[in-house]
Amino acid sequence: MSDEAVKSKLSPIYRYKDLERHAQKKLSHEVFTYIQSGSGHEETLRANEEAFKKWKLVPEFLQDVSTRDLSISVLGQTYPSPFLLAPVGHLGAAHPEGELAVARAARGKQVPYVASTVSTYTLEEIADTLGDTPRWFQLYCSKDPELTVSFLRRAEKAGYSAIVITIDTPALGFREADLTNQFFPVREGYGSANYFQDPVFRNRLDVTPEQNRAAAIDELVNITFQPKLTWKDLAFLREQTHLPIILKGVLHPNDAKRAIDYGVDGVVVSNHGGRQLDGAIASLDALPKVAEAVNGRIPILFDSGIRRGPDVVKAMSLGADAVLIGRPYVYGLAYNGQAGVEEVLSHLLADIDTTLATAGKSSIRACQAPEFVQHLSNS
Ligand SMILES: Cc1cc2nc3c(=O)[nH]c(=O)nc-3n(C[C@H](O)[C@H](O)[C@H](O)COP(=O)(O)O)c2cc1C
Ligand SMILES: CCCCCCC(=O)C(=O)O
Repeated sequence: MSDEAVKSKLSPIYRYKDLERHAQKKLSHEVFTYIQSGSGHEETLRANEEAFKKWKLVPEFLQDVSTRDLSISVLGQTYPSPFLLAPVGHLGAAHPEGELAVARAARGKQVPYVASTVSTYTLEEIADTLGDTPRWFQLYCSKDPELTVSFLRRAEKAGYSAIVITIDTPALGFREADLTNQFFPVREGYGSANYFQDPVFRNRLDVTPEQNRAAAIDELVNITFQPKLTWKDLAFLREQTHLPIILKGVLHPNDAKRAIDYGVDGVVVSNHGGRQLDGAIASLDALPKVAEAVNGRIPILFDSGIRRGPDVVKAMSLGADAVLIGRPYVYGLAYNGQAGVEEVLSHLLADIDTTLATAGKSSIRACQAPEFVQHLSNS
């Protein structure tokens, strides 16, 4: 039987746990663990999903829900899907076609894609594959400001329409599972493309990455995170690009207020899927106070723990204008490449659509109402 025939015989996967299990079967122990795990004791990883169970939707019926609109508006753009694909690095570890397979799936469904700095393919290759699909670029501000500016210029040239600066990584989280496995994907060759192709990065090296790959990776690891980064550097970055800047990793309402003071265009309420500060507040629990602090002045995006349609709707009703998903699409990729990602996206879109119908809402925007959710402690 041909590969295509085998693929077409796979039964559809609806449950997140099944998706995770199928992905696990396809991956080495180290790669699966890298994707699935969180930092430390994984308190925050677990809290992210638990938080959704503490909020209950309160539907109102006898509304006309015969047509339902899933589109959202963020930063002056209308997107057909209320979720975006979160930046996830090293996707070549999950599937040989990595980010390109994800980009093809995103293009088919017109789901916006946020490309990671540490992608396996270059930001230009991802952009070419995405065609006219909306795309944002996630930036790790490195220790070398010239390299950071070079990434910005390349992203602008490749048609990315926003820059997502991840602020929750002054250092990589203490990831006990990866440390135990001694697994670091960039050392396996999965997240270096943007660096190795970059003239500024190449200039920092004594010999080219082609001549001494190990030394080039050491340099990448050494400079990727900048623990000295402060709000003042943000003012510099603001001057460097005309693109909207979105800060990813906001959990404290004070950071949301500072973001606005520094001219930032949006925030992502996120704890990096429980991979950074273990013991950090669940993303969903942080959302209401951030929304109160922002008070509609800039868009709020949300991620960490979204697994199904009602999760999307709960986050939107607590103040998000859009959400991002991480692990679900990565498992789809691992399990069945582009088709696996397409399957995950189709099922999530269908679940959101059904959630609207069964909640008496004709649009996702109508879900942005605090009275639509109730915390268990108030019931
Ligand atoms: C394997 C993996 C790699 C990630 N790489 C990045 C990255 O390169 N940049 C970034 O800002 N966030 C990264 N994240 C975090 C995601 O953008 C997102 O915040 C998180 O996955 C959301 O949680 P969820 O997986 O529960 O949906 C990564 C997450 C995973 C699972
Ligand atoms: C030096 C490269 C580190 C990449 C970290 C990618 C990431 O954010 C993750 O959560 O994993």
